[in-house]
This record gives sequence, C-alpha cells and structure tokens, in this order.
Amino acid sequence: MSGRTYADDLFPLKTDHPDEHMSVSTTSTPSSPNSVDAANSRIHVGWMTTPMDVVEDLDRNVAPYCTKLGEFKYNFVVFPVGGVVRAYWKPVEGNEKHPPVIDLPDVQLGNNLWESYVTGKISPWIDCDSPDTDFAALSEEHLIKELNYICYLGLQSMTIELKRISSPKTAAIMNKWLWTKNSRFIVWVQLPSSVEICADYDYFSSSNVDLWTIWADFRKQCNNFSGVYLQVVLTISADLPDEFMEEKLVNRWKAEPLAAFVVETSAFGTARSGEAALPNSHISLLKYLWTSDSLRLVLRATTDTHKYNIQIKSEYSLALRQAVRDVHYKRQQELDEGSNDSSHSLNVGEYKDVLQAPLQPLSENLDSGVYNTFEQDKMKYDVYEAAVVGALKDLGADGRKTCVVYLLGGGRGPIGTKILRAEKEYNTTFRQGKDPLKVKLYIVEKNTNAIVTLKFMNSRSWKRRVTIVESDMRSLPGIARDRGFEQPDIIVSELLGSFGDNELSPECLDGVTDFLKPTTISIPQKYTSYVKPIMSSHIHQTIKAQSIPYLSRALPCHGRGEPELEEDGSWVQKFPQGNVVSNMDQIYVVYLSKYIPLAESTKPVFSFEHPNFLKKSNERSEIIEFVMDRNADLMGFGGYFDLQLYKTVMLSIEPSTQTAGMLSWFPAVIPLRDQLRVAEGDTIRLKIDRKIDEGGVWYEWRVELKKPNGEITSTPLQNSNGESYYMRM
Ligand SMILES: C[S@@+](CC[C@H](N)C(=O)[O-])C[C@H]1O[C@@H](n2cnc3c(N)ncnc32)[C@H](O)[C@@H]1O
Repeated sequence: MSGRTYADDLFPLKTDHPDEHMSVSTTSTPSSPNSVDAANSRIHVGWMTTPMDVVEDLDRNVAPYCTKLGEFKYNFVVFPVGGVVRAYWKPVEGNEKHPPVIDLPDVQLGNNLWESYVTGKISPWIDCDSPDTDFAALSEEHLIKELNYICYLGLQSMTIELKRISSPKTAAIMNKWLWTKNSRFIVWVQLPSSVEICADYDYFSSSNVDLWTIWADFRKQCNNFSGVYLQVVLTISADLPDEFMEEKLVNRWKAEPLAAFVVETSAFGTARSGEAALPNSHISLLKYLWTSDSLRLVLRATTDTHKYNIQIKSEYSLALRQAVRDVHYKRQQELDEGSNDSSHSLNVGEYKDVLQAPLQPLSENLDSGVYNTFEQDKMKYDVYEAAVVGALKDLGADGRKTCVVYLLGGGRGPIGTKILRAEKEYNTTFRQGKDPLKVKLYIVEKNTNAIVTLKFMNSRSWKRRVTIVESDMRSLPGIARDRGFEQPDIIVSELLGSFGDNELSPECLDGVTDFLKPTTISIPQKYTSYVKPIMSSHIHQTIKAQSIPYLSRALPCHGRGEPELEEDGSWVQKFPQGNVVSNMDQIYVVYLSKYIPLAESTKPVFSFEHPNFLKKSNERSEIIEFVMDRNADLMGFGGYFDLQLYKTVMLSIEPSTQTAGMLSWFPAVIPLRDQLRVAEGDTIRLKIDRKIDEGGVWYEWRVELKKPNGEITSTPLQNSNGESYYMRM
C-alpha cells in the first residue's frame, strides 16, 4: 500500500525541478524537522486563478489544472466559485447586464477535494456597493447565488475581495449570511493592496483611512463576528504602503484574525541565481506577521511571465515558503531555550487567550489542584524567602532571640516552609551559627480543607514548630486575645490577584491591624495595580461569545445576585443586565497572546500599603489617561501589578519590571462592552472606581474618548453596583 490518495495525484508535492534545493536555504538537511520537504507540507502555498490562466474549458478541467499546480508545489487553489468564464465577465456600459450562469460542475472533483483544496473566490465583477444602483442590485443577487454555490460544493473557505474603502452593502450581506446560515465556511475578506487603488478613494476625504480601517469597518459592520469564521487577507504588491513598513502600524494585524497573504507576482524580482525572489522589505513583512504556520500564502499572477517561463511558477512558491519557513520553528526554539523550570512544569501554551475567572480565595475555598498549581512557581517562593530574610536581618540587628511571624492565608504551607528556611539562612549568614534567632511561626488559614494539609506538614516537615490557626484572619485579634498569642513582629501574606487588590488583600489585612505592634512589618509592604490599553478583536469576541449551558444556569458566578429557585423547581442565576453585558462587565485573567498593546508603558492605578495603621479607606477612584498613536480598536485594558515584599525585594507582572520566570499570575483584562475606534492623537481616559459595601468590593469603569478638536464621548458605565462582578467579603 503506497498510502497515496486521489489528493496526492491532484497536488503532487514532489517535482523533478533540478534547481529546487538551490533556491531554498542550504543550511537545513532534508532530514531535519525544518527541512525543505517538511516546509513543503507544513506551509501552505496556494495559487489564485486569474484571467492569465484561462485555457479552453478550464471550468470543466479543474482536476488536471490542480495536478499541474501541485507539480509546481502549490497545495491549494483559490478558484472562482462560479467558474472562470463567469468570473471574468465584464459588464458593458449601457448594455443589458446578464452575467454568465454559474458553471463549475461539482462532480469533476471528489467532495473531500473541494473541501480541502479549493478556496472559492467570489466573481471579481460583483460590486454590491457600486454607485450604479441597478448594477449593485444585480451584484447582490449574484453574490447570494455564489454564496449558495459555495455551500453546494461544500467548500470550507471562500474569499471576497474588497474594491472600496467603504463596502456597507457587501458587509450587510455577509453579516446576515454569517449570523443566519447553518452551513459554515471561513470567509476571507481580501483587502486591496493600497487605499489609493480603491474605487471610492478620494485624496481629500480619505486621508485618515488606512487598510486596517477598511478591514476594521467591515468587521464592525459584520458585528465583529467570530474570527474563526470571518478573517482578513492582506494583498502584497510591488509597492508596500507605509502602514506595512512602520512597526506600530503593522503590528495591528497581530490583533486581528489574519488568514493569509495574497502576494502578487509583480512583487518579485530576480535573485543573483536568476530565480524569482522577493525583496527584503516584503520578506520582513511576511516574517513579522507570520505568527503561525496555519497562515496561508497565495500567489496571484499579475504578469503573464509564467506563461512563457513555466518554471517560474515553482520559483514563486519556493520563494514564498522560503520567506517564512523558519519563523515559527525559530520562535519555538527561542521559547524552548528561554523557558525556565517553572514554565516547563506549567505548560503555559495551553492557557494562551483562554479566559479564566479570577480566583476568589476569600469567598470560595481553593482545591488541592489549585494550590498545587501555585506551588509550581519556584520563583515566587524564593523571592518571599529573600524578603523574610531581609526583615529578619533588620529586626535581628538588636540581637533579639525570637521573632514572632504570622503567615496569614497559608494555603498548604509553601510560604511557611520558606519562612523557616529564611530563619536558617539568616542564622547562617548573619549570626554565624551563634545566638541563633528563633522564629515563632503561626499560620492562619480559613480554608478548613487546607488545614488538613497544614497539620500534616507540621508533623511531617516542620517538627511541630508551627501553631496552626483555623480561622478567618479578620477574627485573629479576638482569637489571639482569648488564646494568649503573642503579637507579630512580621506578618506575611500572599492574597493577591492579577490586578493586585482583586483577591481583597486590603480588606483581609486590615482585619488584623488591631492585633499588630506599631513596629510590625508587613510582607508585602505595598502593591500597585497598572493598566495598559490593548487591542484584540479575538479576546473581545471570546468574552462576548461565552454562553451558559442550561444545566449551569445556577453555578456560582461573579455578579452580586444569588441563584433563585424557579417555579419548575430548577435553580437559576438571573442577569437583569443581560448575559452579554454581564460577560463584558467582568474582569478576566488571560495569558494574552493574540493582542497588541496600544501604549508603550503601563500607568499605575490603585496602591495599598500595609500595615494600614491609619485605617485609610480602601475605596479608590482614579482617572488614567493615554494618548493614542495610531488608528486602532480599543478592546479594553491589560491589568498588572507589582508587589513590594520588603524594601527592594519585589515581585512583578508589570511588563517593564516583570519577575523573570514567575508564572503565578497572568495579566488581568478589563474589557469594554464594545471595541472603541480611536485615531492617532485621540486621548482616552479610563475612569475606574473601587467601591465597597458591607458584602463585598467591586470595580466600576468607563472610558472617555477625547478627540483633538475637544469633542468628548464616553462609553457606558460598566459593572455599575457590582451587578456583574462582585468580590464577596
Ligand atoms: C492566594 S492563596 C495563597 C496560598 C499560599 N500562601 C501560597 O502562596 O501558596 C491565599 C490563601 O489565603 C487564604 N485566605 C484568603 N483570605 C483569608 C482570610 N480572610 N483569612 C484566612 N485565610 C484566608 C485562602 O484560603 C488561600 O489559602
């Protein structure tokens, strides 16, 4: 059995092209995982059929046509869905307009081949946004016909090329189709190669437009439909527009559902070897945006050289593969080399762009698996140990013999172990083994299940040195009085979420203030949250699209409401604000991948210092301002924090000071209900409040957008009264 299929015959990958290995980097051997052969099958290069290909009866000879393309190393084809005769019909001015009927017979290819090897192209003459209303109506009618024929053929993907800056009618048809049709295929929206070639381009009125805004408007007109089905394709011609040259503009495509690049043959020059080659600027662009090997490359002939120089077809496909074939491989190698122990034990890749609800360890007891995940982060605990050593050093300078330390919220005890190690480290380093300082350790934990582990640890690892207190720390002052506990010299805690205070560390630690000495040191001493504006239609859609299965309608959620018993006996959590609003008005934890920051640096939001002897309120209200430097869609804000454990000993997930190798906290995301279009020079102001009542804490936020002309608009207030995201005390 050869294992060959009909598809192998259709798109054979092996050729006898003698120059093949010359035109591809000579550094890899065929047996390496990144060899030419591996790249041929891993990187998909397609051929877009154009009028230059048209031969007699092509619409009925798709199979031999594809076989020929396969020999030139193309592994799919972008073919007019109604056939080439219809696709290249030209309406004649003033005449009755009757386009040729769809005539691309399905039985010439197996259904699986239509599915996997053919991307249907909408006939280029179709222009639903034409100012000629009759022609626009005709175009609408025929666009629907072609969409239906794509379904009939069972194609998995199709492409429609935008000819205009503004295509609201085309978008409306696609929007209705995407939202209402059962048969789903991926829609590739192919952008023009520059704004200037658009049919409705006007030098004066189009000055603020770029290719990204053409796409973003189209996506918005399709109500930001899921990027799994609505994707964008960039066209690369000989001249690259500025927005493909400037990094901050190019990187916006990393936040969009980019499907493919259509590279025109006019972009190719000739290498010294005499073969077709792309200019360096084009290669850099492709490399920069090649975020995954699942992206596709499509060759579009804009010249007819290939008719006379058949071999150039393989040169094009090889040059395209060569441009990107190392990118993903090298990136992976770099990641593997740069990763540390913690990242190996926690496979962070699995978490990319996955929404996680922030933990609420105060109101919900954590389980053993979650504690186990925390404990993989060696770095965090090492830094805690260093902070405790620092505090013992300062306190121990007076020669004292004991130091009373309380670990508040001990979990399964990893910081307890570090505190005892810090004692040893301090005695070895600063007391040279003489007059050792003894740490008297108390561990307070309210999770009754974790107490089982703490007691076990005490007998097995800590030689019963630790006093385990099963209690909410806010009751500690009373308990300590009743049981005669000593006041602490040091309190140590780790009650922090991705946005710093969002696991209610301030409220918990304030609860022990009455029990402290004026000299008690708190580790941490201070923490600050930070924000940075971000763009990501993927995360926006993911948050919006969350749904609650019927049987999960009463599971604990994060709003203020409690589940209610229905008349039919089922329980349900009601969201008077609606499910979508409730989704958007929450804070998430996300290992951000498909996003870009819209500012170079973060700005601080809320700070808390401990001990809070002055009993300062933990309510906060801040306005944080950023000036936008490009056209973009603001999706919301990335949230981060840093933690001053003791003096200069810090932990941080704030990007500029991030603790290397620490994985305990992924960034927080504070979303807006809708993506907000901003332009270069606009100012955005995040107005965010931290509010408190007797039952809990919540954030409320909105964004004010100020245009350079002074005009101000505001997004709706989110999470008013903690309806959607309420952190219970
Ligand atoms: C984020 S976990 C950290 C656990 C542990 N220190 C570690 O680093 O692995 C916070 C712990 O504090 C406990 N906790 C939270 N609020 C508390 C409170 N008010 N009183 C006592 N324990 C609390 C939780 O049950 C949880 O075990």
